[in-house]
Amino acid sequence: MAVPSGDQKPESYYVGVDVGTGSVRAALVDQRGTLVAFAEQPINQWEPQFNHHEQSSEDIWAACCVVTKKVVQGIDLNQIRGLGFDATCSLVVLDKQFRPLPVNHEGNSHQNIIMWLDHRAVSQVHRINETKHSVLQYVGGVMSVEMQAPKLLWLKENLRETCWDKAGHFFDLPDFLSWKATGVTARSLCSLVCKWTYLAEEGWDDSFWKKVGLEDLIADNYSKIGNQVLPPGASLGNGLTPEAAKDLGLPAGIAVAASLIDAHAGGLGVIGADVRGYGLACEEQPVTSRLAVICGTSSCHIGISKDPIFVSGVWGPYFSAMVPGFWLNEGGQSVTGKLIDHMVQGHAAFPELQAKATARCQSVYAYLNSHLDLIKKAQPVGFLTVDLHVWPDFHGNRSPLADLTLKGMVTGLKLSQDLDDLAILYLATIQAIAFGTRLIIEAMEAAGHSISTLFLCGGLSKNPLFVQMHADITGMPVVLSQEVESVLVGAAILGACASGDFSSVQEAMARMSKVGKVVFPRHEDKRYYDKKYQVFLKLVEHQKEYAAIMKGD
Ligand SMILES: Nc1ncnc2c1ncn2[C@@H]1O[C@H](COP(=O)(O)OP(=O)(O)O)[C@@H](O)[C@H]1O
Ligand SMILES: O=C(CO)[C@H](O)[C@H](O)COP(=O)(O)O
Repeated sequence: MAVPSGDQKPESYYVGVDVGTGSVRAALVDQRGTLVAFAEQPINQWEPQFNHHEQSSEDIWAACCVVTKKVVQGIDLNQIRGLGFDATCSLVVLDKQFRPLPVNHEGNSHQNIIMWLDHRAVSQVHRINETKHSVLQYVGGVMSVEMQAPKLLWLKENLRETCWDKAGHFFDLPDFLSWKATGVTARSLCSLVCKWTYLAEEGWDDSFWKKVGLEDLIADNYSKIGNQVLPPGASLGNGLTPEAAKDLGLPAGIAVAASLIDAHAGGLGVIGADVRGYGLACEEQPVTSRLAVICGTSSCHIGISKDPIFVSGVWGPYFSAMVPGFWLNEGGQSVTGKLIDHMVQGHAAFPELQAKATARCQSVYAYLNSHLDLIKKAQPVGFLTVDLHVWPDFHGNRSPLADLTLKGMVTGLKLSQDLDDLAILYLATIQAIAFGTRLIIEAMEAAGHSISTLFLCGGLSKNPLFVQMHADITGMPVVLSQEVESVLVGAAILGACASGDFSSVQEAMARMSKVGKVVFPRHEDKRYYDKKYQVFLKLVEHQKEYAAIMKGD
């Protein structure tokens, strides 16, 4: 591996660690943003009750150690210059001695993380929103149940003795990881601004915490939730501690960066690429014309702007939370990859699909895509769903309707349960997710964004059908990065910035993110998708009517 010859300067590497919902990934990345090594390890999730989702910070750290050790095997450790973490925005709870505390009635302290998709704090978020406090204008006007304040209030109201009174530290998962690596409790501006109501310029607002009944967090200058805040990519303390270095198999003292939420790392990994030569409109436009869409368990739609843009139902505007000096808005769909998996795995023909995909050594998605190609005959594949329509909010609507009471809908069901039926339902689900993206883009544009190009990454961007449907349904070209694991490139960019090898995040982005492929929309299918979009909008309108009927006398 990478042995320099003669007086050639040895290559510098950065390690990126990405903690997603379902697994932890690590990569060894060079200065050009190329992944030299990659490793992945699944992580546990518990659902002790419906809508309660928990994880373990000890499990997650152990998985970080396994994958990091794997990616640096056989390399000269002196070439590693920096380490960056990103993670889902889940809430980690530790006591005053930094030991895990239970976030459940069972008192199981191993499960000390309330995951981002946990919807236990519905009553709490409702009361928080009723305050109409001014900080709410910076989260799209309505706080999401997936943010941290409602979860903290739930812990205070439900687990006072076993958790709340004993708690010494509440971390966003990305900040827990940087603390574990360095011993520094400083929080990233990204996590605090995006999920905790911290404002980049004004800091914490005491009146918010008092109004929502969490005034105890103000004590000791907010020591439990963070009183030192650093921009993503800033170098933390004295770098990697000897203990963490041993755990991770890295040299002690290497630079460790202030972290990012996973979606924002994806944004950093894709949005700055040089697009010259691909015939894209955004080549002549500012970077603000690019929308990063990070599609994993959930999808996040990140657009940046020079000035703050207030988009109702779309999170933000957040200042400097991803690219320094820029505001950002983040639209999202709470379940996308998880919804596709739910639809596919819950279908009667799933065992047959699994058997056939395994026999061909294919993923179930690749098998379904080729099956759709077979049954579509001469028509475009998307036309197979002319009478099958899906509303995708099986876990509520994050953006732009910001309504967690919304549910999923399917119309056009038949008595068949065969593989054709499963494949077409899978296609309709993918299309519904793409229509959701179109709705988010329209809301962002109506508020002042001007978007011309999508930059997709995350697990779902490996699915060519998902990518083509996003292009066709939004009418915009989709850029895919050279590195499929662009979220890890984002994490490595953080490590590179912390090492001092680049003078700014912008410089690292421009050098390390690269275009791989561009997928253009099939404009000839536009009329069909416009009609399906009309049906899509009717579905939610009708759902609201049904709810109103049932509420009436
Ligand atoms: N090879 C693949 N082809 C198509 N879809 C995939 C593939 N791998 C993963 N996915 C989809 O991506 C989702 C997971 O994406 P990922 O980015 O790994 O999630 P997370 O970061 O939330 O753990 C899965 O739910 C699945 O639907
Ligand atoms: O809220 C989010 C970002 O702000 C993400 O949805 C959350 O972090 C989960 O990410 P993923 O779907 O990649 O696991």
